[in-house]
Amino acid sequence: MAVRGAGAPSPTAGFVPGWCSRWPPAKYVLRESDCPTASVPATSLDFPTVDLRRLADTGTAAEEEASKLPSALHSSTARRPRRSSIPTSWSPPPPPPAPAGGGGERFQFQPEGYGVDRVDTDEQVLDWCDRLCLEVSPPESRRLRFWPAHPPSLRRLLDEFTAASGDRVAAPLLAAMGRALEFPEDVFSGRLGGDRAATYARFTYYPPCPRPELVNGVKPHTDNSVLTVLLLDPDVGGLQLLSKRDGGAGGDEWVNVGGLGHNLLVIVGDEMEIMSNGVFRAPVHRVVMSVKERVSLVMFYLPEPERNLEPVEELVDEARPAMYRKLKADTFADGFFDAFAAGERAIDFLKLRVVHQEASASTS
Ligand SMILES: O=C(O)CCC(=O)C(=O)O
Ligand SMILES: [Fe+2]
Repeated sequence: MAVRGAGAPSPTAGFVPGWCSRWPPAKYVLRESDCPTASVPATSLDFPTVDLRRLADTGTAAEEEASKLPSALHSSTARRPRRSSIPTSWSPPPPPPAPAGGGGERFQFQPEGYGVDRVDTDEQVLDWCDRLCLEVSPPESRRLRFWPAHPPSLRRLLDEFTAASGDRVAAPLLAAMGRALEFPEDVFSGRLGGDRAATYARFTYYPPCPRPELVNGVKPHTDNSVLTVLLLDPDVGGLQLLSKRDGGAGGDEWVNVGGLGHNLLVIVGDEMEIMSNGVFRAPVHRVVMSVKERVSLVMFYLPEPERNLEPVEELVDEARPAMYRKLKADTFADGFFDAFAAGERAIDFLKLRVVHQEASASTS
């Protein structure tokens, strides 16, 4: 049944010393080919660190910081179509299959509160984590029944962190990304719905795992966000990005994200990939487990749910046609959960990519 956490054991609940030290519960055990160790051994990636105070400055200091942005956002290659092309026809994707065990009716997935993965099928392999997800902005959208009463300082601290991360990290970065493309700085932020734009906070607890090589902390995915701001455990690594080896010539490889200390990591989400018409790409990432426990706090910045999500017109012209189709942000969010449960990228699951044929080929 597609209700958050229904029928799904949680790794914390299942972690019984003695019993679990022999084997993780079968619901979490990956097929051999999907085990993190079955992929190329992960190397580490050096991240450029952007100083947000300098970025918010004027003049050369800000320009120097802004020049680090594309690589800092894992999108060093702006892959724009080079020749004039025309879109092929598109039929809307079929509705996703009804969840297993349901009577055919669709469930509205509620991402907030404590829980684990949404479970759609008996075969679905679960991620080795427990989460607490809360919509923190806009304030009138907060569903306080999901906010834990303990510790009592949580609400104040989350308020402070929400304000700081939004005003001092996400907003200046969005502005700098607009400027980096030589557009007005509100080219992206101006389309998110102003005060109605949504922010979700997700706390994830990864319990220690007796056989970390057999499970995913979080399966490979891209984020349902414009930008994601991550506060990671400074002592326990595990986050990996899928990166192009040798500038794309050598295929993909998993690289470790490490050495951030108390710096925040910012990554681009699917919605920025769509809005920027593929100039900024959402990186595929995952969390691999270790025998140590780990925590993270991740802030997802999204448009107002009623907004249309589409490439901004400044980045679309005949030489660079729209690479993604328009849809409402909340339709994308619903599709995202369907895609996540199926282990697919929402952009592909929802068939949002426009396949362009070269104009020269079609006119010859
Ligand atoms: O915990 C982490 O390091 C990353 C979690 C993540 O990718 C997510 O919540 O989308
Ligand atoms: Fe993520």
